Amino acid sequence: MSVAGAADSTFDTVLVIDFGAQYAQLIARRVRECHVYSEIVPSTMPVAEMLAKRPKAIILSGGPASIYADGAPQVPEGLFETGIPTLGICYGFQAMVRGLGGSVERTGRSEFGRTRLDCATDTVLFHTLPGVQSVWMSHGDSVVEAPAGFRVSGSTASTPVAAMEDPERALFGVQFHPEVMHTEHGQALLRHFLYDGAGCRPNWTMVNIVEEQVARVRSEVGAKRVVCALSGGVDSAVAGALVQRAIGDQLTCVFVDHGLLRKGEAEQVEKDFVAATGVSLKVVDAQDRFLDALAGVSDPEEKRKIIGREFIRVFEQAAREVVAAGGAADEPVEFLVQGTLYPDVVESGGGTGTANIKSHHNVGGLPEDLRFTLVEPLRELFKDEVRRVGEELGLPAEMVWRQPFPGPGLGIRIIGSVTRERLDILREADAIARDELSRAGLDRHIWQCPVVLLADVRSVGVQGDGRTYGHPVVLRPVTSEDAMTADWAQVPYEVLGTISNRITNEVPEINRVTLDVTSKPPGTIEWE
Ligand SMILES: Nc1ncnc2c1ncn2[C@@H]1O[C@H](COP(=O)(O)OP(=O)(O)OP(=O)(O)O)[C@@H](O)[C@H]1O
Ligand SMILES: O=c1[nH]c(=O)c2[nH+]cn([C@@H]3O[C@H](COP(=O)(O)O)[C@@H](O)[C@H]3O)c2[nH]1
Ligand SMILES: NC(=O)CC[C@H](N)C(=O)O
Ligand SMILES: [Mg+2]
Repeated sequence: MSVAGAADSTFDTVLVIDFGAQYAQLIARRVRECHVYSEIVPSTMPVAEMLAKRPKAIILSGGPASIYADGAPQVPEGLFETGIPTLGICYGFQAMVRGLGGSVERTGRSEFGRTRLDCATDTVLFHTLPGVQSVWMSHGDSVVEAPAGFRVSGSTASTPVAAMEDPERALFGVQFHPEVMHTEHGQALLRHFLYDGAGCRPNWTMVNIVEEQVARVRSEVGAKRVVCALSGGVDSAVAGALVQRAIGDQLTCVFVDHGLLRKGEAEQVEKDFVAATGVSLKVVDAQDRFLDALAGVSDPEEKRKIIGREFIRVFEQAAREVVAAGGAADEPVEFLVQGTLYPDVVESGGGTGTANIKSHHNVGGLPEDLRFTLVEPLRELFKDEVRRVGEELGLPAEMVWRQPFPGPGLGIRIIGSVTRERLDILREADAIARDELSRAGLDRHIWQCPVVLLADVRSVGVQGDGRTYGHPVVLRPVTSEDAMTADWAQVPYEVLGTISNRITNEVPEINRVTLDVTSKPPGTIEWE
């Protein structure tokens, strides 16, 4: 999100200074949940540039380095002299301590995961909260001495200085991670810092995101034509609706039927999205193209790269047709809208120093010769935030609350190479699982339930007194808040029983149904 204009507007800005954290985006998102605008900046940004953004408060993130190591990132020169209220988290806490004359050491007493914190409740950060609480830790270094002027306000069995504050200077620090869901009172602590410690006003909402992005798209695109990659999923529906609000009929949406879709999907997009928005939609049948390109390929990353590339080739062709339809003298379409979200970016290795887990087709799977300028108004948001933006834009609830379905579709749910026959088998099994989960009223409880076909595995069965040698499928129902982490969903046994029965009865090639009971981490949601 751009912060252009934020300095003059009526909402406050909080800068999250990123030291290479796993959770920098999560911190920014938690701040937004407190209705305060937040933006991430690298720790190498000079203080003058930060000041130009007129931050009302600053949060120093965690990070993988040891603060006393050679070359470890430090707090930008002069930051503490600005008088801006600041909260240090984990590495950021250690950096604050070191920058102000306290000391940090490797004490040999690491803490990872759930930890008991004893805290003083007559403090800014912990007032109204219990004096003993459960917090999430992840550190090897510890503060052994707080800088002069600070009151130590929290400790654990292994870390005597686990929280500190100096309300006079509006400086605060915690060793644990208030931004993660597992820290019991993390969100309350952030609120206390923002409202009480830093005087931020809780007046920033999804309306601001919509207004800001609409203005940004307008100024970026001008009077030019734009195509939007529309899947019928939540993210592209919201991105498309947002861009439509900005530029109206300069927009054409393109839906690609790549042959990797679920049952009924193509029809649904044509019907629902056009009805809700009145947008102009182009449907491209590209089944042969994708299936030919995928023939014989079983490596997941290779599949993803092929799918990412073919998507773009289809959008290029569609864009040429849009131009041709508008008159031969028209210039080529420069902009492509995608419903990319932050988790797509971070898993593709696009965060600051983060690992590539899998190349999402719309980020890491894009071809190198991409000529479109991407317009991705949701790129820094998480799914549940996008849903709220969708509601704000007036999209129907069924659309906003749909379960996610990955762009590479059933192609990454066939373990082995992708063929038409295998797709047909999986499509049937998937439709049954979806049908029964909906019937059981579990759609909102479950984040999504991939059905995975183990196409290169066969097992022996007995059906109708005869031997079968069929394929297993795996049910992977998960619960999640934002797809960054997930847990296996505890679907009632009766529902699982019905799904298993129906799949083995109705899909002749499948003679075994199994259940995946792995959280993320260590598993990811999709198998490839
Ligand atoms: N079949 C498709 N046709 C056109 N664009 C697609 C298609 N599938 C995916 N995309 C593009 O890729 C982006 C990423 O896909 P992704 O599945 O993450 O998002 P989504 O489908 O919009 O939402 P959801 O996560 O709810 O499924 C989409 O937002 C869309 O821009
Ligand atoms: O559009 C997409 N393109 C992709 O390449 C892709 N890979 C995974 N997903 C979806 O992202 C979420 C997290 O999935 P994983 O735990 O498998 O990484 C889950 O919701 C997945 O369905 C994708 N969506
Ligand atoms: N999560 C963090 O920020 C860790 C900080 C530092 N690398 C430590 O181990 O203590
Ligand atoms: Mg999708």
